[in-house]
Amino acid sequence: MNILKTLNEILTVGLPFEIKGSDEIEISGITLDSRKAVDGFLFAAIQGFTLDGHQFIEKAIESGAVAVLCEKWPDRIDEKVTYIKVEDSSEMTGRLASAYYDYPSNGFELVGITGTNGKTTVATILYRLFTKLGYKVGLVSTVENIIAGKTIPAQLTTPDSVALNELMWKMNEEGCEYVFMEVSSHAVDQNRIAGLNFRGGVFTNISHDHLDYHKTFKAYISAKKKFFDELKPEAFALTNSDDRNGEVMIQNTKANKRRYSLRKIADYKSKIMESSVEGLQLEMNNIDVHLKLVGQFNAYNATAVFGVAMELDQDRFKVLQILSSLQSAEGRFDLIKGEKADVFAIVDYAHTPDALEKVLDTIQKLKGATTQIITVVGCGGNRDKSKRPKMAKIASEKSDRLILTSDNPRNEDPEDIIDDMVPGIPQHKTQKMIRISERRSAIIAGLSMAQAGDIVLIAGKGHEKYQEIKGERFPFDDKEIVREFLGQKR
Ligand SMILES: CC(=O)N[C@H]1[C@@H](OP(=O)(O)OP(=O)(O)OC[C@H]2O[C@@H](n3ccc(=O)[nH]c3=O)[C@H](O)[C@@H]2O)O[C@H](CO)[C@@H](O)[C@@H]1O[C@H](C)C(=O)N[C@@H](C)C(=O)N[C@H](CCC(=O)O)C(=O)O
Ligand SMILES: Nc1ncnc2c1ncn2[C@@H]1O[C@H](COP(=O)(O)OP(=O)(O)OP(=O)(O)O)[C@@H](O)[C@H]1O
Ligand SMILES: N[C@H](CCC[C@H](N)C(=O)O)C(=O)O
Ligand SMILES: [Mg+2]
Repeated sequence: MNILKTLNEILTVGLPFEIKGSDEIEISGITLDSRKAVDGFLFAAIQGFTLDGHQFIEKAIESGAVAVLCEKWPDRIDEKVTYIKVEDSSEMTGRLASAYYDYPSNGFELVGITGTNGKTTVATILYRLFTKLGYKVGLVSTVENIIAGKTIPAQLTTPDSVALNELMWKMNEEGCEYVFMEVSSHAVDQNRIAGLNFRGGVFTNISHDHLDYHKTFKAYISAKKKFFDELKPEAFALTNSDDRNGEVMIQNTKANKRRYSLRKIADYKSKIMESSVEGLQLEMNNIDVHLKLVGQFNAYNATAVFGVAMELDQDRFKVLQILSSLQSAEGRFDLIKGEKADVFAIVDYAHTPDALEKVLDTIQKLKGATTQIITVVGCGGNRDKSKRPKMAKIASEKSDRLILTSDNPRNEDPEDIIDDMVPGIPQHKTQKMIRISERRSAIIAGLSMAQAGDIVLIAGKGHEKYQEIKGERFPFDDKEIVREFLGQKR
């Protein structure tokens, strides 16, 4: 694909700018990384988290960039290059990327899902539901990006604005009618979604995570709220009104406010009639529905999905009929039981205190009287350290045995990460805990400890097929290890 556009064709995005050089030059691509700049590209210099993109302007030009977007004029001006100066280059990059790719989000109904937990689950179920309703659908998620059935591996939950608009351009080319995407707080903060045209937004919940990045819980809330503040009046803003911050999220939105709940009067209201390891029996807006999804948190996720489908004018009976046949996303309460083995393993992506609590509460409610819960969990390296003791506390209080291990250590020493977790464990629970930093050994130890009927929760990595150690991703799959072990036992 080689789209050619002149600068003046795409500079019409309504943001003020100053220009040095001709706006009639043609560009053949946009990048915010000088290492990806090639002949004919526009290089957007962005002040990042660790580096300042402005220091790579020369490098980008050497690689062939013909235009530069910046927030300050560089010391050396190259006569052959056009420079565009703006106040916020990351926001302008989003807008220019949208214009360059022909405003792809205008071509379909785009719904964004934000919240600490549940984004992947809600977006994935919406993707599957709308596909079964007969539409061509796109998905942008942590696990994978999908264009009408074709999967493209995902690197981030929400890609950068250029990658995102390119992905959406392809979705348009494939004729997608609906696109469901996760909107991470990082994405809002870094303007990765600037310029996108959302038909609606969903808020699932907010709890402790990413404080390494946002610093305070208030700043984390503000990042999520900004997504709703910027929705257009014709859009819908669907919030979880049982969440303490559910109303705050939609307080200043111009969009149509909608609410879902399990406890309060709401536009979309569910009541749990029965809950088991097989699924949920719900009354959703007074209609009975059986779901294959497990646990109260999935009653919330399913109600959000129902709400979105109704806002998008789908037939409620068809929606509920299909919803009742759908499984959760990969690595979300993924139950594995060997054919003859009598031990249950649950692989789950719980990597926040709230998710771990919800998953363990669900397991506690579903377990038999003599069932022991054995939890294997670690915390990611180079990520929010303050969640480490909290996760250890919850795991120790809600499990019978606890194995502390590694998640993705990244550039940290796995033993140091476990050291940060341990202080969260109350004194009287410490004898139930052991430390095995090598994750494979920890999983096998957990499964070996289990007696007939016990449940082993393996938390934190869910669908991930790698373990990231010192900048390298080594193949690693929690589910595969469990399957191998349960197979051996048979
Ligand atoms: C903390 C964070 O979000 N970092 C993102 C951010 O990087 P950064 O600000 O550190 O970039 P930087 O290294 O300071 O560089 C500044 C600028 O100079 C450019 N540069 C840099 C070097 C060079 O040689 N040439 C060059 O042009 C960079 O491309 C960048 O534009 O901007 C980069 C470009 O868009 C992202 O790739 C990068 O994501 C990193 C890889 C990451 O791990 N992000 C995670 C934390 C993340 O975004 N997670 C969220 C939420 C997950 C969830 O809860 O679901 C997600 O959406 O995935
Ligand atoms: N509605 C919910 N409320 C609380 N916990 C949830 C909810 N839905 C899922 N979870 C838990 O959180 C974990 C992550 O769920 P999911 O992947 O859907 O969230 P996410 O918001 O996409 O996470 P991430 O930001 O890391 O991509 C699940 O494995 C489950 O343990
Ligand atoms: N999107 C989340 C994923 C965390 C997954 C967990 N396995 C870890 O590595 O900490 C993040 O980047 O913080
Ligand atoms: Mg996700």
